[in-house]
Amino acid sequence: MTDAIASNVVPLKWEGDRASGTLRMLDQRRLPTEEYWQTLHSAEEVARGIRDMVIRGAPAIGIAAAFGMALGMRAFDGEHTSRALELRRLHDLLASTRPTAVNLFWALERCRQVAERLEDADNAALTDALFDEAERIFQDDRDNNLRLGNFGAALFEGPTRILTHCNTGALATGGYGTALGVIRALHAQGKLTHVWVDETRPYLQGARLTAWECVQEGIDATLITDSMAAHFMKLGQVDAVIVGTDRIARNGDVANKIGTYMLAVLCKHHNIPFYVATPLSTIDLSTASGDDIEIEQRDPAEVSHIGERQMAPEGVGVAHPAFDVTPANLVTAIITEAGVVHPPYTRSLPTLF
Ligand SMILES: CSC[C@H]1O[C@H](OP(=O)(O)O)[C@H](O)[C@@H]1O
Repeated sequence: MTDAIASNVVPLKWEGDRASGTLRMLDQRRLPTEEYWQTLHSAEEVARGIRDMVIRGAPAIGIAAAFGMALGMRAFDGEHTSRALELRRLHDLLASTRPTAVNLFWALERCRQVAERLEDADNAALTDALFDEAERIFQDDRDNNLRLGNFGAALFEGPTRILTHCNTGALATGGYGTALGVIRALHAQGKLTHVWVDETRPYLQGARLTAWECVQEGIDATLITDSMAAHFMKLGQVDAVIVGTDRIARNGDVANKIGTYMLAVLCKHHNIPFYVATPLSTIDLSTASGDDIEIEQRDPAEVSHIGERQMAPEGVGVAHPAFDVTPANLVTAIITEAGVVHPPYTRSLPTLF
């Protein structure tokens, strides 16, 4: 039995009371043809859901990890190990799932600080506080996206045609979205003419998820292959590119889905603005530059196969970096819930906090 999804899409939800309730995750691997909600009972199941991309998108991953910490603490009985060692185990279990999106580590640090503040509280009180923190991270992200959406929409005077990459919508966040949040705001304000949706090989977040969100919301969108972006820019049919991010370094370098750097170079060539939409939680001032961001290498089968269908011969080498880094000098502006900043980012990013 699958639940009907309300128009205000979210990637996960808590069901029941905190003592026995469960986390429900929309299995994004099955979209757009099947809306199936997984039921998760433990930190281990949450970790698997993140690693297997049942849930994906930097903010959504952070929210899921925070609920994973709360579920893990709920299960802790103190019989076989100390609370401190169990909290460290849970942290490391969830932190090992995916390396690039800083929100995962940002959310786990928020949970660590809760546990530190409640060092002398009993397990039940700590569990409750971790659930509070997970719900706060969830709601804050949604609220932030509404604000950043409006800041982004204000960059555009009239009707505009946006090209976007991957999925940065409600499915990747606590709701509403980052780059797709700006697109939603433009749509709501009557300033959106059209959206070009990059399919985003190999995982097809654009074709499967962004296109699905646009259809759900009645946003006029055209699905294109990643290799078509240059063609439509050359025809003068793209007014701006807006993408999300998984980590922005202190100098403004942007780690995002593979193929983003290619778009930024194309924008430079065609003199098209290249915007990055992000919550502050994805800006990592502790990382100096893009050179210091670990790029996740995923299973080659995600490239050599489409679903179960093998598209490449056995024996051929396969590369699968899941992200790339766009240098700050190709980024026109960074849109956040605290406002829009422009280069030099080493100076402008710290003003947001
Ligand atoms: C709003 S963050 C979305 C961000 O996450 C995606 O990566 P993945 O689908 O592998 O989790 C992609 O980089 C998006 O820009």
